[in-house]
Amino acid sequence: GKYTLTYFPVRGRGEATRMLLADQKQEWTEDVVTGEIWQKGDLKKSCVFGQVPRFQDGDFVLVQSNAILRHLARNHGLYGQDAREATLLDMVNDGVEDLRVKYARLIYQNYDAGKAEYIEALPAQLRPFENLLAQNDGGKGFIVGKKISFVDYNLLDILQLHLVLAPNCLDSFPLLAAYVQRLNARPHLKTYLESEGRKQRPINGNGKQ
Ligand SMILES: N[C@@H](CCC(=O)N[C@@H](CS(=O)(=O)O)C(=O)NCC(=O)O)C(=O)O
Repeated sequence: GKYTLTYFPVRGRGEATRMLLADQKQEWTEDVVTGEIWQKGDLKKSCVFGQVPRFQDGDFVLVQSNAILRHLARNHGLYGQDAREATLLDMVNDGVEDLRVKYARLIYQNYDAGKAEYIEALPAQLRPFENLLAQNDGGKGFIVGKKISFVDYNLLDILQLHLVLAPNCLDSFPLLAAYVQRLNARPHLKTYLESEGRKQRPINGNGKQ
């Protein structure tokens, strides 16, 4: 097929793309990068910034997880209804990215010593997303505008990750809790979430979650 995702066998920075593709009824090939393959060095040298995920759309090859999401958003009508919504989506996606970086730092650099403190500080990190939902049609739909966008898949991923890290983290955020349930129940996404591919993939590369 036309789409190939080259990445480690983890959710990580590939999962929002996987959920977008699944929900949009798109097929893709998983080009699984094992540690052994990565250590060889050839693939790393071939990537613009020496990192994965890498995405191939036919003969078009790109890296950077957020650029991959935006590329798919442009091509599948997932970038809002107008320029203003597109700008708001960029703003919110940058907020998701900020939280993802903090999460990755905890997981890969400070898990045992930092987990309790991270979870204690988590409500303040999630509150902005609850507020954004509250300001958009009472929070009954998507994070921006009236249709699903690439940011919904990225935000859903980071919320799913935090529900594993801290199962009660959405207890004081009813709109976010309902948002996760609602998106998880979307038929094509639900099928993916129940798939072996999804269930077999560890969340992160070091066994911590
Ligand atoms: N900004 C990049 C970061 C990519 C990145 O950090 N990739 C890591 C793996 S992960 O953090 O996404 O899990 C990597 O290739 N690490 C291997 C290496 O740097 O040699 C993106 O968003 O795609």
